[in-house]
Amino acid sequence: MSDQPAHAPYDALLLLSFGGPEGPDDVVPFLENVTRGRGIPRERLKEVGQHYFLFGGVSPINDQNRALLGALRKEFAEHGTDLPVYWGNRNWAPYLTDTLREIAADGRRRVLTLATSAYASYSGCRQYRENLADALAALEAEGVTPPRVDKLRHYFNHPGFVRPMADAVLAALAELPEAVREGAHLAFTTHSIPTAAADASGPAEGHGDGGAYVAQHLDVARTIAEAVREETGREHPWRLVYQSRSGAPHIPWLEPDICDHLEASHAAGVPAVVMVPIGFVSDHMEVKYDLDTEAAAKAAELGLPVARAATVGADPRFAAAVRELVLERAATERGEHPERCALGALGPSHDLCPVGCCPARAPRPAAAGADSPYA
Ligand SMILES: CC1=C(CCC(=O)O)c2cc3nc(cc4[nH]c(cc5[nH]c(cc1n2)c(C)c5CCC(=O)O)c(CCC(=O)O)c4C)C(CCC(=O)O)=C3C
Ligand SMILES: [Fe+2]
Repeated sequence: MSDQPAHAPYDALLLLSFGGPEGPDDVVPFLENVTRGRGIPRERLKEVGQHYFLFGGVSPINDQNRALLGALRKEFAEHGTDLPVYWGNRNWAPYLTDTLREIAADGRRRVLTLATSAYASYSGCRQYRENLADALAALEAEGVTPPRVDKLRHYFNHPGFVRPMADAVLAALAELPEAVREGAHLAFTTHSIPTAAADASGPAEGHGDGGAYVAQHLDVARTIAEAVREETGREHPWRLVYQSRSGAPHIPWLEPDICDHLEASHAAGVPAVVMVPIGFVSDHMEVKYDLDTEAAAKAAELGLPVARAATVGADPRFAAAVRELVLERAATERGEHPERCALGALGPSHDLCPVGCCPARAPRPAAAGADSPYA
């Protein structure tokens, strides 16, 4: 027996998230950070700014990350996992570069990253890896020796992510008026992305149109729908739909949009719909505005009863899953062959994104993958 902790060789966990404004004065600079060099139409930016102002200029995402940090620290403490948890964002304070500088100053050398995005795709994976590479380069430019950084595998199909979502669907069904509950359909929603980005999301081989991004969401949706059927004894017809489209109108993005889907469902005589935001780890702005405000208004206009399932957020089962994933990856890095838990048909995702996984149009260095310029 060695006296290494179960999380060795890692000495830090980094919660890496999107970031969001914390007051009205933050909204415009935040949107500038998000959209730098991305060619998003001005009109769309004004509109998204309004979504934030409607909520006092405060994104819910930061408090949700604070809650998740708390849940992770509690989970680690309860199991004697003596691994410090840090938090850094891509687009707002605490900024990733500042957090990595602090990690280095604390003498941490081997960092495992938990990104608040559970699926493959450029926006959901490689872009986070590019931001890690940028932050590591910034530290090197300051003369700081950066720590080595890895990233946890995609956790969309981990039971600690799927089971809380299935329970959330059951809770949402229970919110519907009894007369329409049995006939309710499930609309699993995720962020729309350009179809080209979906097709290339990877590794794309072995998946049909929509690449790994769509395949992973379909797999989770099927698993959750099946868990709900087992619990209720009823088949609730389901479909994967999309939300929060941006970008220029002539570029194709994944469809149908949730609002169009609600309209079509109503026209087809569907009595009620449960919206299930499987694409999001917590109830952030896309959920609060695009579903709870916009789609809910559309449903009210149609007279279609809807309910919205909660996201995983800081559920203790998700925190436990993160601890499990950390210990799993640590064991793998030590050359062991741990059990790798996954539900559904796709099996556990890769630990290391292969070369060229989820490519961007303009290639840039990305850390924590097989094509990382960092060891
Ligand atoms: C796949 C995906 C996720 C899920 C994975 C993940 O969680 O990372 C996600 C999350 C988020 N997206 C967020 C906010 C925004 N996303 C934007 C723009 C875009 N998102 C895209 C994709 C995704 N986005 C894409 C393809 C664009 C177009 C431009 C580009 O290619 O970059 C814009 C610009 C305005 C607009 O175009 O809407 C904003 C403000 C917030 C914060 C919310 C809050 O404050 O609570 C979160 C968590
Ligand atoms: Fe986004």
